[in-house]
Amino acid sequence: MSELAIDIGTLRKCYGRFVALAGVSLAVPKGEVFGLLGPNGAGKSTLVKSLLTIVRPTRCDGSLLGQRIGHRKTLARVGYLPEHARFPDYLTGRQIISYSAGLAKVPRRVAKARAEHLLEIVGMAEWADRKNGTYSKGMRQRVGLAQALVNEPEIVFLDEPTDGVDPEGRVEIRKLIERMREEGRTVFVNSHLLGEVEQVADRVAIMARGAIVKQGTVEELTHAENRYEIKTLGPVPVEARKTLEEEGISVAGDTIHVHAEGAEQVQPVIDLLRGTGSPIRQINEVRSTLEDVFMEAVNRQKGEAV
Ligand SMILES: Nc1ncnc2c1ncn2[C@@H]1O[C@H](COP(=O)(O)OP(=O)(O)OP(=O)(O)O)[C@@H](O)[C@H]1O
Repeated sequence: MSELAIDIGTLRKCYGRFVALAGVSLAVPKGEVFGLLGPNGAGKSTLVKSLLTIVRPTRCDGSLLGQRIGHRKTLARVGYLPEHARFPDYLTGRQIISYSAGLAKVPRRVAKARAEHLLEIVGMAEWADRKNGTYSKGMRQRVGLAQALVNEPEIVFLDEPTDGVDPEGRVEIRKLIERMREEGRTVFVNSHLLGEVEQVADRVAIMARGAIVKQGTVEELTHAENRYEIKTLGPVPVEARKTLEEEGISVAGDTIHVHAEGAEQVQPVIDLLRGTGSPIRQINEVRSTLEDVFMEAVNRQKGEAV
């Protein structure tokens, strides 16, 4: 297995008597984009805050970048965009980044050029000298992303990075995440936006009520259902339809649903359609979407909790 950026055996966090994380275990390989999904209140932010010791975990066996959780020097190798990050309204975008660079002990001689570069890549160069108070929510989020990268972190935690950002801005943030991966950084993204995570993450975990209920690569989770959908140009001819239905294959208008272990089992259906001169418009392997997997996992967890 590749080296792990995060390797947690057990992580438990209680706020008083309330159990926010009920013994989570998690493995995130270095250099990957990891998406943590879950409904509101699932415990996603608490998990990140516990790893960064912003809140004190009740119990935590594990490591971050090869060091125990809470190791101070390791935290200097980490970037973080908190959920609902707010910076002072009287500072400009450039000043926020310079201030963050100071906190992260970035040497002055490199801080200026780095701030310039970060403002450029998050698309804020044009507004760098306007005050934060005049920024839209999406602009604030971009500055937040830039400050999370100011120490050139090996791993960056982004808690709901596209919150309040318009569709165009979301695409840009996705590209930025891809760029971070190309630069060799590990990116940990908390989100409830399934489609977005599906597009960018190598690996995902689904969380519900303080527990991880599924984790794996997007490919593993959205497994093929052994179902194929064949669409013809116009309705399936009556003769072909009769033959297919006799074989137990269902037909609805121009769509044929075939249950098959592999693509080769679909060939006889294609041959049959060719024989009737019925042109095929589309053949799709039916896969579950991340949304299907998410809904099923979260609902099962709800059912078990009742
Ligand atoms: N400081 C706190 N004190 C008490 N309870 C808390 C505290 N912080 C969070 N919680 C509770 O812990 C649970 C998990 O919250 P958390 O913010 O981690 O969820 P989340 O998955 O990030 O949700 P969201 O998507 O809404 O941000 C919630 O029930 C929340 O009310």
